[in-house]
Parts: sequence; C-alpha cells; structure tokens
Amino acid sequence: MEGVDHLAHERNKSEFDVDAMKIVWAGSPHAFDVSDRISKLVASDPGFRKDNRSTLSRKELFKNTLRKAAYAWKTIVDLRLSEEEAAKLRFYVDEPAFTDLHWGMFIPAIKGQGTEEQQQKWLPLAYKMQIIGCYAQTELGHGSNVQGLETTATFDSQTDEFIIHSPTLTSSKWWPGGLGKVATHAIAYARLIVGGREHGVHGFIVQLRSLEDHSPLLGITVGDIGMKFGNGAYNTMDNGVLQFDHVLDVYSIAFASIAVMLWVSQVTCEGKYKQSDVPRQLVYGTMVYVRQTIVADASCALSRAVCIATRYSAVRRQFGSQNGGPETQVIDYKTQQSRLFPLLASAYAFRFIGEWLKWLYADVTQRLQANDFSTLPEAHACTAGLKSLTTTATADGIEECRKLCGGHGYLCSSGLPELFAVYVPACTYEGDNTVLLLQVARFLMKTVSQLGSRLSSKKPVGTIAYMTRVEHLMQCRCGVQRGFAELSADLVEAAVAHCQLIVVSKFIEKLQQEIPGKGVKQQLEVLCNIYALFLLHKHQGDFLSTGCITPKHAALANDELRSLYSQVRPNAIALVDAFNYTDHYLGSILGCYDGNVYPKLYEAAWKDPLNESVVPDGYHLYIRPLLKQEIRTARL
Ligand SMILES: CCCCCCCC/C=C\CCCCCCCCCCCCCCCC(=O)SCCNC(=O)CCNC(=O)[C@H](O)C(C)(C)COP(=O)(O)OP(=O)(O)OC[C@H]1O[C@@H](n2cnc3c(N)ncnc32)[C@H](O)[C@@H]1OP(=O)(O)O
Ligand SMILES: Cc1cc2nc3c(=O)[nH]c(=O)nc-3n(C[C@H](O)[C@H](O)[C@H](O)COP(=O)(O)OP(=O)(O)OC[C@H]3O[C@@H](n4cnc5c(N)ncnc54)[C@H](O)[C@@H]3O)c2cc1C
Repeated sequence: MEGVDHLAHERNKSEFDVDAMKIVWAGSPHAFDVSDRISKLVASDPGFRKDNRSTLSRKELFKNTLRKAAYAWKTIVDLRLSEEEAAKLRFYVDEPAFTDLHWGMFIPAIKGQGTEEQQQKWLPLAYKMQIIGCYAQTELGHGSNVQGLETTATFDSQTDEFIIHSPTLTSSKWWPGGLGKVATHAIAYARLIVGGREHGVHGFIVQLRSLEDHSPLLGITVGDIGMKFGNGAYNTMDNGVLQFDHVLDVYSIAFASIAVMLWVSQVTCEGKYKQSDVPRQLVYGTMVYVRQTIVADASCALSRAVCIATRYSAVRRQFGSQNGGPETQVIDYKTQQSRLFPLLASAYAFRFIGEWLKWLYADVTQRLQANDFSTLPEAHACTAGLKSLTTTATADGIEECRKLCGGHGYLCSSGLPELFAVYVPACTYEGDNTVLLLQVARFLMKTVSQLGSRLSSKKPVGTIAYMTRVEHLMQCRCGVQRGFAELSADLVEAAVAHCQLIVVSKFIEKLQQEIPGKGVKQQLEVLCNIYALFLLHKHQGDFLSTGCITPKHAALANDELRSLYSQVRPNAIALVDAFNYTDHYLGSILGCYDGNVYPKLYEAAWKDPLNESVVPDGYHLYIRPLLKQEIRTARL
C-alpha cells in the first residue's frame, strides 16, 4: 500500500521528543538545518541516483563517478554552497571518489605542513579544483612502516632541483586514492637525501599529469591497481600505482613543481638540511587529522546499518502467532535485542566520541601553532586508538546488522553488503588497526614507566589521569621497551580497554551537559548504560579475573542490561529516526522509512537485468543440451 506508514504504530510508542534528539545527533540546530537541507537536495536530484551501482561494469561505474563528481562540483558552485554544505553534499552523495583525497588529505597536508609560500601557490588552485591532488605515501612493499619507504628525493645543489626516484619495484607507490586515473598532483612521501646524507621521510608536492591533456609527465608511470573487494562499493575510487624515474624539478625550490613540505625542515639553496625545532612527528600530521575524521564518520556508517536493521526487525515477523493472530515482530525477541541494542548504543557513543575528538584535535592544533607540543602524544594516542576501536566495531556491527536481517540482509537491495564492502577498508587504511593499537600501548607503557620513575615529576592528565588512581600501576617499575614485543598481544587488549574507557567517560560527560527536549536525556542515559554494561558483560572474564568485579556484580549487570533493553524497545524506531536519514541515503529497501518492505522487494527483483528475458541468455547453449543429455557432444 503506497503512502501508508507501516511503522506508525512503532513511532506512536516513543516516549521522547524525536525532533530534539535529531538536534542532539546533528550536534546543533544549525548543523541539523544544513544536514537536513542538503540531504533532501541530494535525494531529490536524479543526477545523484545510486541504485544501479552493483550492476555497472568497473569502467561504467568509474565514469559514472566522474560524472557525479563534476555534477556535484557544478551544484556546489551554482548554489554557492559553503564548505560545510559542500562537505554534507559529499556525504549524502555517498560515493567514494578522488575528491575525498583531494579535499580530505591533499589540501589538509598543504595547510598543515606547507610553508606560507607553498600555501599561497597551491591552495587557491586546489580550492578551485584547477589542480586535483592525492596523498601518495604507501608503497607496494611498505605501508604501516612509514620509515621503511624507499622512494628517494635527492637534492641537487648544482641545479637547485630535487630528483624523485623509485629505486625498486617495491618502492612503487601503491594504493593512493585518486592517483590511478585522476590526480594531477600528489603529495608524495620520500626519503630526503641532501649532500649524500639521508634525513628521513618527507612530503613533496609533485605534478603527475599534464594540465593540458592529462598525459603523465616525463618519468612518471601511473595507473589503477585493479578491482577491490565487492562489486560497486570502493571500486568507484581509482586507487593507483606510481613509479618515478628520476623525475626532475625544473624550477627553483620555492615555486617548484616538486616542492618539499618545509615546515618541519628546510633545504637551503646551498644544499644544507636544517631540521627545525618542531617534533619530526609533525610530518605525520595529516594522518592524525584524517584519523579524527574517520572516527567522526564511524557513527554515520554504524547508525546507517543500525537504522536498517532496527526498522526491518520491527517489520519482520516470525513464529509466535496466537489464535491465528500476527506472528511476533523479531525485534521483540530478547536475542535480537541483545545483538541490536548494543549496536544502537554504540552508534550514539561513537557520535559523541567523534565530537569530543574533533574538539581535542582543534585544541592540539591551536597549541601547536603556539609552539606547545605537550599534548601531541596524547592526541596521537587518542586519534590512533579511537580510529582503531570505532572502525573495528563499526565493520563488525555492519556485518551483525546484515545477519540481524536474515536472508534478505544478503540482498544488495538491503544496502548492507555495499555498506560493509565500502566501510571495511577503514580498518586498514589510515593505519592498520593493530599497528595503531600498538602505538597506544607504547604511549600507555611510557606513561606507566613515568609513573613509576622517581625522576619524573610529571602527573598524567587528560585521558590518562585515571592512572594515578590505579594502585598497582603506581608501583610499576617497567621500562618502555623491556618485554614489549613479547607481551604485544596483551598490550593491544590493554590499549582497547583504555580506549573503551575514553568512550564511556566522554558519553557520561555528555550527559552531564544540559540536554533539552522531553525524555531525550533519559533515552541517552539508557543508551549510555547499555553501552557500558554491554562492554562489562562482554569482557566479564577480564573483570572477574582481575578482581574488579565479583560474580554477583556480573549477574547484576546482566539483569540490568535485560531491563535496559526493555526500556529501549518502545523507543527503538524513534531512536533511529533521530538520525534523520533519507531513503536515498540509506539505499535500503529493508530500512525504508515507511516499512513497506515486501512490495518493494518484490518489485525490485523484477527490475534485475537477469529478469529482462524470461528464458536466460545461454539457455540454448548450456541448459537445453544439459536437459537433453547432449552436453557431452556440445562445444562449450
Ligand atoms: C562523487 C561525489 C563527489 C562529491 C564531491 C564534492 C566536492 C566535495 C567538497 C568537499 C568534500 C569534503 C570531503 C572530505 C572527505 C574526507 C574523507 C577522508 C577520507 C579519507 C579516506 C582515507 C584514505 C586512506 C588514506 C591512507 O591510508 S594514507 C596512508 C596512511 N598510512 C598510515 O597510516 C601508516 C601508519 N604508520 C604510521 O603512522 C607510522 O609508521 C607508525 C606506525 C606510527 C610508526 O611510526 P615511526 O616508526 O616513525 O614511529 P615509532 O618509532 O613507533 O614512534 C616514534 C614516536 O613518534 C610518535 N608518533 C608516531 N606517529 C605519530 C603521529 N602521527 N603524531 C604524533 N606522534 C606520533 C610515537 O608515539 C613515538 O613517540 P615516542 O614518544 O614514544 O618516541
Ligand atoms: C581502500 C584503501 C585506500 C587507501 N588509500 C591510501 C591513500 O590514499 N594513500 C596512501 O598512501 N595509502 C593508502 N592506503 C594504504 C593504507 O594506508 C595501508 O594499506 C595501511 O596503512 C596498512 O599498511 P599495509 O598495507 O602495509 O599493511 P601491513 O603492515 O603489511 O599489514 C599486514 C599485517 O601485518 C600486521 N603488522 C604490520 N606491522 C606490524 C607490527 N609492527 N606489529 C604487529 N603486526 C604488524 C598488520 O596488523 C596486518 O595484520 C589505502 C589502503 C586501502 C585498503
């Protein structure tokens, strides 16, 4: 039945002000207004259609993405959208593209690490998209180990030029998004060699393709690395391979087509390398920035999957019919609730941790500008650890939502397979999640060793302030490195626990703020308790074995969880409505707002290209001979 809201009875059950919750989710009334307006603009424009992606060939898919990117840019220019509105437009267009790397890494790298002169030269061109950039760090042989990169950038003081070179096959740049077919420029990371001496890995702005006919410049070999996981999905992105064959810079350093990012270090015209007194880790600054945006994005991907699974769980009925009445909605099964509601709570928890991390990043940036580097290690640990925690939980959560939707969740039209395929590389890119947790572990061990050192007067503050309250840590006398590799699997678990503590404590802090709207705060309190108690339940072995809780506590926590699930149940649909996702953005028949799932599934099936003919292509060649037992004589 068109136009009927099949979930209306669910919406009527809710006990809080959904519109007020929408504002809490968006972050502010202004953010809600922008998001709501732009999501509707995208949803109503056929130019941003996305329901055909899984049936397109790679070439068609990629060309379609190029068209969409150009159309999006025209829309941004024609409607004079602000940067905030443009970013929302990209979000709701919902298609990974070269533009992500241009806006998300290339421009931030120049802003964060370039000199004023470089910024003046490159940023105006980049902002108008008169050049298109990518971030070329990873190589075929090394990704995680940045110091292991092999590409070289040798300064020639005779000609005032850098010569950038890929000395081996394994030094080929491999993976950068946008590099394969589009980028005209790259920030390429290479080992700087000056006067025969090596000075570590630095970023260089390199022109790759002609701005006239897009052909690769002399000495540049560049292409796409091939199909990736899933049909459609991340294959809209041209992840690329790149080799430099002694590529020369023909201008002076300052206005070169290859320019070293000079904030952290300088090469003088006489060929002298000068390390400035800022920490060399600032070369990694763009990664810290992007990790923070990835955390903010995790709640979007998880909430999207949760929205689909929650709405469908309210529509779907199995078993339990009494006297010929309707069967039970699967959302009413306690097992379904115990799998779904912690994910709903996680989506909200990640939303708030994303907000907090944004604040932390802005704070550390401000301090860096004032030459205060004191909070950089904590910012690195928080961005690395929370990126790892939220992306792992989100990727696992999307897959769990697919299972929560039973067989129909496996259909592309559920939206979940593509969401999973697009999302899952977030566990690897911008730092493999285990490698990042090891960074957190290193930071924790260093803090612990300082706690135990009589020489150190430093008191841990911020996210590690709790350590002074943990008695056995205060007595710890271990060195940072001793035993580290041997214990790394346990240390990674400790790093996860540390990050979970941050997420829970920031959720609690959020609830200490004033939150307007009838029943909104109460709902958030329920979700916060679910998030914390679910973790306690999941890791009760650790809590029990360390004596942090007793078996009685564990049982009480479990009872409380069950009661919290019952409190969420009548509000579940309203809690996912608060994400304010359009049907276009959700891209899911199972998750559609009106819950009219079955007619839509039925109709969609008939639109599949396989159903264009009743008898399939290939019948005469392969099916008929088989049925007629002619297969042995047929020429296949
Ligand atoms: C079709 C539609 C189109 C619409 C278009 C419309 C237009 C749109 C307009 C606007 C749109 C806006 C869109 C924006 C979209 C944005 C989306 C962004 C998406 C991005 C997608 C992501 C793609 C992925 C990109 C990548 O993957 S890039 C490559 C990433 N690589 C890594 O992460 C490598 C990981 N490895 C490392 O980081 C390091 O090697 C290591 C593991 C940290 C080890 O390093 P190292 O060996 O040097 O260190 P250690 O010896 O371990 O440590 C030395 C000390 O340094 C400290 N440290 C390490 N790292 C850092 C750091 N980053 N910061 C600070 N400190 C650091 C470490 O702790 C040690 O300290 P110590 O005190 O203990 O010595
Ligand atoms: C979709 C996608 C997009 C990407 N986009 C870009 C881009 O735009 N630009 C760019 O430069 N790069 C990009 N990358 C590359 C990405 O950043 C790297 O793949 C990532 O940093 C992981 O590095 P790796 O591939 O070398 O993994 P590896 O380090 O080879 O990891 C393999 C395994 O080894 C383990 N491991 C590695 N080191 C250690 C250690 N010290 N201790 C314990 N275990 C370890 C890892 O946990 C993992 O299980 C992209 C990757 C993907 C998948």
